[in-house]
Amino acid sequence: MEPSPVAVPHVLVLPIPLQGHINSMLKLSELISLAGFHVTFLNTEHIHRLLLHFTNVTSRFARWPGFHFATIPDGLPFDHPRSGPGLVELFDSLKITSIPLLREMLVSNRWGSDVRPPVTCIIADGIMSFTIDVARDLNIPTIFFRTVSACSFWAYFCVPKLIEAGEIPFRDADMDCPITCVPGMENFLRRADLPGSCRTNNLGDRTLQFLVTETINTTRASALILNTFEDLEGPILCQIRSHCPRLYTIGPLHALLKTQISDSSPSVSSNSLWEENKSCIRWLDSKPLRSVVYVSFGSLATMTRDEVLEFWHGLVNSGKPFLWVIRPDLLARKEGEDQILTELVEGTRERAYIVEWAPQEEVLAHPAVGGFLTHSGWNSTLESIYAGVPMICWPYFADQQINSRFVSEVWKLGLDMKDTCDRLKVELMVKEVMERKRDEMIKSAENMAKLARMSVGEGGSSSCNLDKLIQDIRSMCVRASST
Ligand SMILES: O=c1ccn([C@@H]2O[C@H](COP(=O)(O)OP(=O)(O)O[C@H]3O[C@H](CO)[C@@H](O)[C@H](O)[C@H]3O)[C@@H](O)[C@H]2O)c(=O)[nH]1
Ligand SMILES: C[C@H]1CC[C@@H]2C(C(=O)O)=CO[C@@H](O)[C@@H]21
Repeated sequence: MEPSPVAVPHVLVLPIPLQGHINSMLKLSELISLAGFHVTFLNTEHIHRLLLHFTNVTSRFARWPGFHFATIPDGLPFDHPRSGPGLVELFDSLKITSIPLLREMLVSNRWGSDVRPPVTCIIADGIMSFTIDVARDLNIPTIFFRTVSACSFWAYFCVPKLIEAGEIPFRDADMDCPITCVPGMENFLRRADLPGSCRTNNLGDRTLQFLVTETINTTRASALILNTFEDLEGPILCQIRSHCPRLYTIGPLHALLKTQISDSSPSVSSNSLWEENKSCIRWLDSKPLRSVVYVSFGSLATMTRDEVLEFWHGLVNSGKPFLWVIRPDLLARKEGEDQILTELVEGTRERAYIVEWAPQEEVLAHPAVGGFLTHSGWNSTLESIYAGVPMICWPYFADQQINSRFVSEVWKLGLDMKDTCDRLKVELMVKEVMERKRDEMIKSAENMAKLARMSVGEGGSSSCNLDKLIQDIRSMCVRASST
């Protein structure tokens, strides 16, 4: 039988309700909308409220006639802290509240209408494998978008092998001990570099179990999307492809979007869940070329008062001007600590600029920025790579521990200060990146930035892979209409 005429695909996008994930999922959604597809982006009510408040998503996405936001509750009160230890409660609540609702909405064709076909494909966050079971009953293919690096994905994938070989749990406290059972990483991976959740004596640990199971479940998805590029993680991608052959690398996604949509400058394309304080750009304008250290630990990391102070003193003692993002919930607050921070800020007004949230892509692209003290979240890492800014890495959890190892040992794009937080070390590393090793760091950062630009340019690997992904989604639509 001839397949029915090609209908326009309808993609349901399911992000994990966290800043780093929403950001890249929205960028992917814009790219898919550009192909003329119907897209339903399912937000939790909490995230949607923040997006409406702090960004121009409504007007920005209005230019895509096929794009719609939909919402679903996450089951938590609005003021629940959804970062740090509060994350586990978020995941538990999503499971109880949102999954059954999603099933119900799909079964009742909630997002289809006279002018919108039923959902023909789901793009779900790669740690939402329950989607596959929900979708399979309805004959809808599911593509996973895992928003982390290929190297961290591959390390999670190899955890069963590491357990079998006795490399996890660690037998003693030596965190420098080499890890030998992750193919492709034999020469540089240490215990300290494995994803944070591997640091447990309990193999039944919920987080470890969850992340490993979700990673292995990726083999059940129709395809896998990663926000990376072939020149950055080629050898690791090769390993992953032997298990997940339909793998689309389309990163750096923020840059690919910019090349495809010419008016998508950072200032108009924010997906921030906090208010961006743009005054820091004026402050940067007053600083010399590559003189400023930009400091940000992403959207989820929390710090103790002592850690904040060590970073503060280290930065001040380095003698370099710095721009620091101190989110309102960065510090696990106790009485009197706000006051201490205010005093610190007052004491160094000349050289330090503090904001609660920055327009990060714009900051990294600013000529005054010479180094990035980062938690090594994957979006920040890619944004830094694309901007050609060397990094000082202080990983907090999850994929960040392995990202920072790749930054320092494999790509030579910065230094890794993981597991230490001491003012002398901070000062030393800042001076290394900004002075002593400045030229070699800038050289390798510029080389990698060039490769990143090529990958998203015409004929580049990420650009071509996006075209293939679009074709794949189209063909799923033909299959759906012919069954
Ligand atoms: O002041 C700021 C600080 C950050 N950002 C943006 O926020 C995003 C932060 O993402 P990321 O660097 O990935 O950090 P997290 O928010 O911590 O991201 C979570 O999600 C990532 C993707 O899955 C993981 O790699 C991280 O480990 C995980 O913590 C980036 O796009 C930044 O540009 C801003 O716009 N302004
Ligand atoms: C809540 C975090 C645990 C792991 C998730 C993740 C992933 O491996 O996909 C990366 O960073 C976080 O945002 C998620």
